[in-house]
Amino acid sequence: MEYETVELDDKDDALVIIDQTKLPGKTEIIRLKTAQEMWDAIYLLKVRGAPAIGVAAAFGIYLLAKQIDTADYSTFLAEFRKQKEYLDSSRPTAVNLSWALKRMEKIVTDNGDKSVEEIKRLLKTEADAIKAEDIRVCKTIGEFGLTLVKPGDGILTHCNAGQLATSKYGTATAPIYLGEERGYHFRVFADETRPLLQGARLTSYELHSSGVDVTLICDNMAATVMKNGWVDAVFVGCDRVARNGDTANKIGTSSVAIAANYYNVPIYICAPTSTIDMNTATGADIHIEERPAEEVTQMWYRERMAPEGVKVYNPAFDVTDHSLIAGIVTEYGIAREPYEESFREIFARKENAEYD
Ligand SMILES: CSC[C@@H](O)[C@@H](O)C(=O)COP(=O)(O)O
Repeated sequence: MEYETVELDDKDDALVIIDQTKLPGKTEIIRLKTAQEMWDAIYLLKVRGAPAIGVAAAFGIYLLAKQIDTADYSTFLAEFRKQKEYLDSSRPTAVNLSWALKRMEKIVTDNGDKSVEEIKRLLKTEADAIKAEDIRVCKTIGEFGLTLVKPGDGILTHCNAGQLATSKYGTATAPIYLGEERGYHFRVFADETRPLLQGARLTSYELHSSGVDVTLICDNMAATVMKNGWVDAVFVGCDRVARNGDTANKIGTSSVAIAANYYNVPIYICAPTSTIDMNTATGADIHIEERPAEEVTQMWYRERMAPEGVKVYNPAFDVTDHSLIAGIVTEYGIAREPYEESFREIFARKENAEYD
């Protein structure tokens, strides 16, 4: 892709993103400067996908911190926390948002002995590191994911866990992009992903423009392509993984997982360790965002598709039970049942790597 999903323009004090609600028809780059603009961009899905939201929030809070006009540490910290809470309230399910904001807050609280100017410089370094890590992490997830498939395989994916959802490579698409570079020539099926069509508008767009063999299907066709024997593996991203491996991802993922299990197709969740929330015990503890009815009844279509005033239920995510998941692919290896134990090993590997 020609543009980056999320960028910082430090000279112009702007968070620069592609407005993903306009894709694939129009590539519109927008510049966000105020807390309200950043909050709206996340809530309205102009920037979306768990890792991309985290990177946007890190750059966003840095820019908002830069605007705090005081040399007094306590005043700075109080205002920083206010802005952080505000950005954190934009979407509840993707843990990367609060993860990135907490990481930025730690820079402020760990450096209370430094000047406010110095803390602002450290915040910029941390936000840059969060983005650079995201790129490295996605690439490594791609390498591990690639060990689970073979050349020519059929891969099904749901929603968009691609480049547009991260800083580069994507998570669920990382094995596909790396495989493509190495001549694996996968056949990819992209679920359109109602109601907001991230699969149709974003995944099929980014894979098709990268030369990947991608076929767009409606969500209710996933079981059929599996029954036809066209799918060897399912790769999806996630917004939050609970300690027991239950996984929240875009609504419809659990139906894909149930069909995949029925047809003996393994489903793999691609999850940066930043998306694994060891403080959440099970999927029942994950807050599932509910969004406006209009997204179901009329958005993206010229005509209304449902009667005025009809009742609508519009949860943005669902939870796939850990028992349906064949493996959770992280940047420190592939976690398997029992997930809690496996995650502890993965986090220990991460800690050792950081220590080395
Ligand atoms: C690597 S992105 C992982 C998930 O965030 C993705 O699969 C997803 O569900 C995105 O939902 P969205 O509502 O478009 O932000």
